[in-house]
Amino acid sequence: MYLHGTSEINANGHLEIGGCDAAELKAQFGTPLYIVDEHLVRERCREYMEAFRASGLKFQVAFASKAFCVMAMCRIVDEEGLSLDVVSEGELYTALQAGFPAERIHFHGNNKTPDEIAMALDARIGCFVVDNFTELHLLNAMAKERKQTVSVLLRVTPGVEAHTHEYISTGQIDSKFGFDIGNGTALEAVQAAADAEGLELLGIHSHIGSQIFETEGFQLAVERVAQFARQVKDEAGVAFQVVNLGGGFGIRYVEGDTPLAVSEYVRSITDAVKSCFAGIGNLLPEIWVEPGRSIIGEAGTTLYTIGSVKDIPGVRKYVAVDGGMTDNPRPALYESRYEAMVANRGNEEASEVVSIAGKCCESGDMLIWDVALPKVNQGDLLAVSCTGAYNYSMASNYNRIPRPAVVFVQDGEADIVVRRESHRDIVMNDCIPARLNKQAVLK
Ligand SMILES: Cc1ncc(COP(=O)(O)O)c(C=O)c1O
Ligand SMILES: N[C@@H](CCCC[NH3+])C(=O)O
Repeated sequence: MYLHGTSEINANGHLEIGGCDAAELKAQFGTPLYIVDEHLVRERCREYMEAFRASGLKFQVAFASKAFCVMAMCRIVDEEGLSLDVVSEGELYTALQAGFPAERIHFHGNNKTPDEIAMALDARIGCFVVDNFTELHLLNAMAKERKQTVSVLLRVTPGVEAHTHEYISTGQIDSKFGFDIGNGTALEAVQAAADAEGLELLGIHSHIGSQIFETEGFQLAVERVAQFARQVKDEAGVAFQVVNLGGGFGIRYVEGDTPLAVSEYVRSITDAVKSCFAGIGNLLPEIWVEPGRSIIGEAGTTLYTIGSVKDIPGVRKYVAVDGGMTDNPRPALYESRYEAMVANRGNEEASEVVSIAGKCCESGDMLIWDVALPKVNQGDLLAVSCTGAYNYSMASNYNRIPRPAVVFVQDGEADIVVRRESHRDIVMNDCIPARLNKQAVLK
């Protein structure tokens, strides 16, 4: 397993992250356990901020909280000076509860409900990223009723197909998100937003997909957006102050993944902006981005305890852990690949190829197909790397399995940031209607 950030094998042959021994973390917090390397998270935040500062452009880097939305993360993001992208009332609530400054919150989503909009208007968040005409009219009406003027970006689909899994690719024309540039809908939306009394149109937003390694897609998106900005200037007399290019910067999950350094992604975008926007009213827009995975993904490791082992001679050896698709649905959803190691025997050579199964009642509940490990026994610890993004945030209670705890580790200290869910937490919202309390009498 590739060791990201502060991860290393210590003198006991154990995986250690942020100076904390995996076996001790298990003893203290139990498994499955999400472990977050706080130092690495902060380092990634700083890489983004420094790369943008170096460009000389005005900018905002908003952490896409969908990747990992808990209050402690909102605090770190705030401390590092980033903004925050939320896509629901729940994410907005989490951010506000954490004391995140409302003016640096950007609200996304293709179906914001009136309640969600009201909550965000009450909080006076920084900006709405308007996704469609229904929202545009609803937001304008609600803002006018409250005598508020709301800053908005319009989300457009630039018609760029990112090279990634089709479920996480969003910039193509056939998408549920955004106004299409190609068929004229985006221009119509600009005119509608410019005419709307309750709205102040800051600019546009484009997001082409996720887990992208090449810079070409981003550069192409900048070109399309700049062409559109020119058209808008000429035909509607509107100049964009802000261009938000979304997130999507890839990370290294497994060998063969070839992400670029954060500074390279940023440079390719800022260079493209400088050259494509030159000449459009002499106005370089402010550039915003929304990285999620690339800030938190590599910083997360999930620690499991190995339980049953089923060897089918000549076919496959299944090694089951005490979690699975409930804490990491990505392999089942996107065929995502992960690396793993036996965390309590880090110096031992791999001696066999096994497949890691979860404990759900579902054949598709597999975490890793074919991984080389030393021979494992019941009670050994398995660490799966790169689980910081879209794991905790996409976890479920399938089979009524409680969600694991989350700890932040740094300089030998481990702090709980999400308590382990209990069975009681899960049944707490169940209700038994009074009629079911009576003995059923079968006639
Ligand atoms: C609009 C938008 N912004 C930002 C992100 C974050 O993407 P990533 O986690 O790949 O950086 C996403 C998710 O793909 C998104 O849909
Ligand atoms: N949830 C996806 C990516 C996020 C898509 C958001 N637009 C993943 O786990 O890879």
